[in-house]
Amino acid sequence: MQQKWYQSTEVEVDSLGQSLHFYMETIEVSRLSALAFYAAGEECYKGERFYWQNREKTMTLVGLGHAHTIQNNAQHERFDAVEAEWKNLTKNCPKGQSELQPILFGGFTFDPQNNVDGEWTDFPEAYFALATFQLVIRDDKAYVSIHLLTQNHQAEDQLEVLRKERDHLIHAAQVKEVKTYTKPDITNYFEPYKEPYLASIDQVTALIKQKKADKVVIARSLALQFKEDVSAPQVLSQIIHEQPESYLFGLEHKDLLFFGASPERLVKVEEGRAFSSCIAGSIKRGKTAEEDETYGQSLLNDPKNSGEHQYVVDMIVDTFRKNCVDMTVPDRPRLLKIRDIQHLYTPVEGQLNQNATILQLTKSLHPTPALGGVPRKEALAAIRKYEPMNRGLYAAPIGWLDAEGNGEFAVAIRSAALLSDKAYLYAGGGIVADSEPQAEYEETLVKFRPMLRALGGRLHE
Ligand SMILES: C=C(O[C@@H]1C=C(C(=O)O)C=C[C@H]1O)C(=O)O
Ligand SMILES: [Mg+2]
Repeated sequence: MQQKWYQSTEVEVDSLGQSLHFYMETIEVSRLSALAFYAAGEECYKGERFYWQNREKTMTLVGLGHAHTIQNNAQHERFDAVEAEWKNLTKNCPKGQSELQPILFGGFTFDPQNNVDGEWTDFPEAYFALATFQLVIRDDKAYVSIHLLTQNHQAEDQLEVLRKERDHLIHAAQVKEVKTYTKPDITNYFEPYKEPYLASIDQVTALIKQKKADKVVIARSLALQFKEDVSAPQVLSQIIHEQPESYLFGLEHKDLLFFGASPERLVKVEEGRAFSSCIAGSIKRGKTAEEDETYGQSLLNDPKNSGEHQYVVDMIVDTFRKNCVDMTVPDRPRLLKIRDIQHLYTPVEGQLNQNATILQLTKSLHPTPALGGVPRKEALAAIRKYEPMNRGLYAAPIGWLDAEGNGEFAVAIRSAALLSDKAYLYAGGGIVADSEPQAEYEETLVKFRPMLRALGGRLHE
């Protein structure tokens, strides 16, 4: 195996009164498919894996096994608690080259106050992992790191076992690279809350007309039953091939895989510069270039969709003003076209203030009016009242951060939870005073499409 040593470090960590040793070792690997590496962990690391690729496809991340997890069920403190624990764990880590950094990957659920039982019952409100085996692919270079946290200050034997396992995983990935996956077979398809959903749109528009809120994002789910168990690599391979313009993510927790292909950035921090995106307002793609252009123009000129969009811009710009200097925001939205849908899109960026961090920004931004509403408190109360489900990680922040404060979180829309032979897909839309139930219902059908296609289904295409 062609590999180049990069770095091997041992640092002391004080965790919950315990003194730990944090061992990190990184090698550069010549050629590796991220999905094949993920799939190589099928037997030993199922339930403890993650996959991430940014929209630009300049960074791919895979984690196999848990060297350490940071999780909690706190209502208000969950962002701060994750931040404090990660800072403590990494405070002695050497700074420098980004591909050598230990990475924390995970997500915060949409609403820790939601206690509706279902597929998310077991899932922590904040769930993050430092992988035992971390693959980072940047600029076509692949790096595999081993992470080990132990009380043992002579961990050479443990490390040797992990090195053998790492080499085995890399080898398996290089051999398996050509594998192709079939789509799952769906045996049953149902929309559990179609009628309550349609009714809720009328109830929410009534609320908005009474000036009790300006905008509320209402979502619903679609349930699928498969002929047999569906594997994580099987569905990830579909979205990798079908959704190249989106963030791609997969996060496993026990028997659940949450995965998706989202166009929406919540926040990215790179060397002190922060980026976000306002994405709200939607229309389908046209069947011809002319029809697509006509739809796009009508979206740009539509007052209902512009209203939905502006709430998001106002809130994100306001949050950036409090945390950044030197901001840039275009005056008018442009179109963001992805395979099934086009959106109104306004990018926002700025220079982060000294004390602002990616997790503090995530905490302030979530949920933006693209997924919650305006005012936030009233919108969340309406969601709790009218949505009979638990969103779990749907519409919530998912992503990574390193030890130096860089990182990126996407908004986990166009997503689904897979549990063995069942899947739940999620989609919603921004409800404003002039929303109509049937049109909103159809907008959710379009938003279900990416996950439905990946899972072997079709909807009015
Ligand atoms: C809520 C979703 O998407 C959000 C709502 C949109 C809208 O209502 O126009 C558009 C993009 C997203 O901000 C979803 O995809 O489930
Ligand atoms: Mg909409």
